[in-house]
Amino acid sequence: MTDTIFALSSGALPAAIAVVRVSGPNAFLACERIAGMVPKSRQATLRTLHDEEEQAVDRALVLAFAAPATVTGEPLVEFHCHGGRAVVSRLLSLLSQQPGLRDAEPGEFTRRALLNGKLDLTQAEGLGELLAAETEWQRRAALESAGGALSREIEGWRERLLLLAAQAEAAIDYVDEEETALDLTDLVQQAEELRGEWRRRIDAPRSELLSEGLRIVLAGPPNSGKSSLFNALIGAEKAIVTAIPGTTRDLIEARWDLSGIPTLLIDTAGLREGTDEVERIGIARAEAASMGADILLWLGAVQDAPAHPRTILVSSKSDLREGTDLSNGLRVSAKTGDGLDELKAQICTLANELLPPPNQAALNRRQSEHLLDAACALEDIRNADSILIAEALRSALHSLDRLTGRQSVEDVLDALFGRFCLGK
Ligand SMILES: Nc1nc2c(ncn2[C@@H]2O[C@H](COP(=O)(O)OP(=O)(O)OP(=O)(O)O)[C@@H](O)[C@H]2O)c(=O)[nH]1
Repeated sequence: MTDTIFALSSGALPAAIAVVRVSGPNAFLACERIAGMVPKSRQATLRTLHDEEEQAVDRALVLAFAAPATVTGEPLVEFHCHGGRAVVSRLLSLLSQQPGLRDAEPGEFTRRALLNGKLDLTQAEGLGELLAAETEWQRRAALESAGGALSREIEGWRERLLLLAAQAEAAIDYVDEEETALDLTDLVQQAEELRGEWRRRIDAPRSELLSEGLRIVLAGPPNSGKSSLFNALIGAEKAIVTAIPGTTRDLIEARWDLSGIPTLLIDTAGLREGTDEVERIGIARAEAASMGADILLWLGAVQDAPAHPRTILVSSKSDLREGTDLSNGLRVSAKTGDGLDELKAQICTLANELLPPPNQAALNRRQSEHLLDAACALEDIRNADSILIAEALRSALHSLDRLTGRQSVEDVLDALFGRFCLGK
């Protein structure tokens, strides 16, 4: 029989309320032994929880959900108890003594939901992203995936593919019967339309851009004010600022929530002919970071700006009369804050072009790879016979099923749920 699992599903203790969830075949039995009864399904009921010697443990709201209409698809009980450490620890230890019960592993409730068909893999991945979301943009995009937007889109593709596969199989039967072969032109055209849709989806920005954050790199000559601007943008004195050229020697990174857009702001060593080995390594890293940037903020002379498609030219230290030798850059002062809002607005404009739209569930790397497999399977069907076409369609279907987890993907599940928190 499946184990019954339990865990604290709410946040850090102490808290006003703690929610302990129990899921599995013995959940109701455990509830009866601890709360004296199992409340009516979905009706919050105030009960005194007891230990095995009838000593009161806490007064708690108890909720029972009958299977299969539960998040995990199994009988589920929730104890909403007081969020004191001793209360929760006593309740968890009581649960561990109940027959067939054990501590849940990270993500195990969601894993069971997946195995019981309550959600598919793309929704589970969306849920993982939702739990990790730190900015507004991440939250909205993750909610789309978790809510099943991607699943519905894939289900639509799958239905179209199934229809085409059925037509291709029917065409094979005609061949068997040595009758006139069916005209497959229309079928091939529809399959190619599908492939075109997938290609566009594969080429669209990936969800990792959101989870990892856009890489915004500050680069320029020594003393141009990169570290000062870095500190001013993140609102903290993280990078060392001095009047000595060459102060910053290595990359300095900070997560920066820019009006809901997740970014990774990177300060770099000033670019010049390095004077010692450490500085030369720092400069090489700065150059590599500039090339790998999603957006580059260049604080040097216009003519020295690296060839990067999304560069914002910044004319720093605008408060100083002499300013810098730039004529075209956006005038910004880290000291007075002058121009910072305009700079943020310009970064937001570029970021909007790069990031997946917040109301669309973007594909992650794993999902893109499976969709690419599906698209590749339909690559050469234009002049193929019905048997090859049917085979290609089956193969594409298989890739879509791996995408949503219909096909067993144990390796993916272990990697995914290992990242979840306990009690989810
Ligand atoms: N007045 C004024 N001084 C600034 C401004 N930004 C930076 N400075 C000064 O310029 C000097 C260099 O600033 P940093 O921010 O360390 O410059 P950097 O480009 O990071 O320098 P390196 O680490 O050498 O690459 C410091 O003395 C800062 O106080 C500004 O907006 N206004």
